[in-house]
Amino acid sequence: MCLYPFLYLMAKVQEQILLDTNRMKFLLESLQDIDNNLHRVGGKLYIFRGNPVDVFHFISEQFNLHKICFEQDCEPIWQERDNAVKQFCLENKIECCEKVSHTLWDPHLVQKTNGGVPPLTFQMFLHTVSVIGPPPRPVGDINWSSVEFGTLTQLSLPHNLHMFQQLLMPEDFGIYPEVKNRDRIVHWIGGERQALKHLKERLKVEEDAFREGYYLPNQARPDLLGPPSSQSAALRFGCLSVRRFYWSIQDLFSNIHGSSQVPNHNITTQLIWREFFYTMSVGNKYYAEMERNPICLSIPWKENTKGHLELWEQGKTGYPFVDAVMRQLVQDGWIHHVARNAVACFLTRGVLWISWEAGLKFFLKYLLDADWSVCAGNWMWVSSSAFEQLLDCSHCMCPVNYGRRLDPWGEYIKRYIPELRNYPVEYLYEPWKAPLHVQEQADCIVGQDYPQRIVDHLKASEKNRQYMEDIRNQLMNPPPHCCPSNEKEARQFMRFPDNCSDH
Ligand SMILES: Cc1cc2nc3c(=O)[nH]c(=O)nc-3n(C[C@H](O)[C@H](O)[C@H](O)COP(=O)(O)OP(=O)(O)OC[C@H]3O[C@@H](n4cnc5c(N)ncnc54)[C@H](O)[C@@H]3O)c2cc1C
Repeated sequence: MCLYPFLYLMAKVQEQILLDTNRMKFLLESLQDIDNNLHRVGGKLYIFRGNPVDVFHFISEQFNLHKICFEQDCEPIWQERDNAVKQFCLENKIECCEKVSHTLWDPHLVQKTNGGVPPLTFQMFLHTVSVIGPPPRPVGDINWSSVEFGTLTQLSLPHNLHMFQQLLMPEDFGIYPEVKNRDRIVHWIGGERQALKHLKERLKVEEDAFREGYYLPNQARPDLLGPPSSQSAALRFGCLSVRRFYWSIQDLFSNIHGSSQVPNHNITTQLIWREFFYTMSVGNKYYAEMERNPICLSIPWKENTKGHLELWEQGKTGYPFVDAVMRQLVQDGWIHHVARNAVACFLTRGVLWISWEAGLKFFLKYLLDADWSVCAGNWMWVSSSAFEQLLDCSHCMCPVNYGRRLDPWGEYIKRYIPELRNYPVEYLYEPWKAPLHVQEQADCIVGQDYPQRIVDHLKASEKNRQYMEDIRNQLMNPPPHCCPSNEKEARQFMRFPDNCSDH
């Protein structure tokens, strides 16, 4: 077999999704890691920039190209790109091999099994995949001894293509650090080697939890300050196989608690949510929009006339927990699920009543793990656009109490908002309440060194609760939408403890 690993970066850098430096760096580190691994076995990664069909056309002119392999990208926004490559293969009698490996199950098969429509609730999804059966196990490592590499001689490229010869930087793609980007506090490093190292550490955490008698440790005990252990960016960029992650946890559980014939979905629920959102977006190119999206409720969100959206983006709302999260997002590129919930709720139905589409756009640019369908699905959920009584405003997150609960000593806030580092913890979550002498002592005057809060969250959330109730009453026949199956599921998703409401 002769193998030329080509990668068309263009695919991930389409104009509709802007990337910031952190995310691009993660992607480039991942490519560098592939190149390093290939070097060890006598190969090399070639990276071209250009329209994929032009790239393959050029390659097929240079070599006898007889097979193109790629991973299925089930999201509708990539269909046009992939269909063009498939058509090119057909016209040029090139074998085209598309594998499903980014998801546990083939989302198209899930829809087909569910009668040709997306399973609209998580329970329906679980039922459908149980009919299909457990996801395939990951394939083993490649036996490199059977691979024969070809050599690329000097190429003369057409003007519409570019081939990169060396280690790439975000600047090579016109992506520069933004002024507001301070030095990263948490360094996420892209690549399979790093992902496998994290997986080992993560499995240890899972094992400890299983032995102590609980599961979903990341959900049960959210850690905002610990070292990076999330797998989401690695999954997003294909550095870690989702099947390996899934089966490692399932096998670990079976080893500890005795083997079971069927996988226990409770211990890998989050991975199933990922599947659910991917499947929901199949065939719906308006999935990330409100108006044209058939599964999304049209909510009359407020126009951003007061500049609140920009203040939210810059971490200047005057609510320290919200601001710390937003600053971490821009600085590091990753925030914990509970933190995502907090800022998403604050922007939308919780406090500011601004459309989730604006929040999604910002997340897609800055999150390392940004996934079009997963991110949009979560935004619809949190904002109640996947309309559901259980997710109404009585379950909104209070930007004060929620922060106090998750960060009781204020270490997280102080890490990302240095202006507040001398604030006594008593006033840290609502600094506007601190008497002037406390503010002076802490060297941070509210309204001068740290912003005044932009709204009164209690008044705003009360108004929003009323808006939401009115909308619910008007909608006698809500459209089909992704929604929780019951209250327990909603609480698990939002990671609320069983008996808690923040307001
Ligand atoms: C508004 C909002 C936007 C989000 N955008 C994204 C996104 O673009 N990409 C993304 O991967 N996750 C997104 N999430 C889901 C979740 O926050 C992250 O997957 C999670 O924080 C990753 O951390 P972890 O790897 O430690 O998660 P764990 O709890 O360890 O979960 C393991 C894996 O399951 C998947 N997962 C976990 N929670 C969810 C969820 N709610 N929905 C779908 N998949 C999930 C992720 O791939 C994750 O790596 C979003 C959540 C919210 C509330």
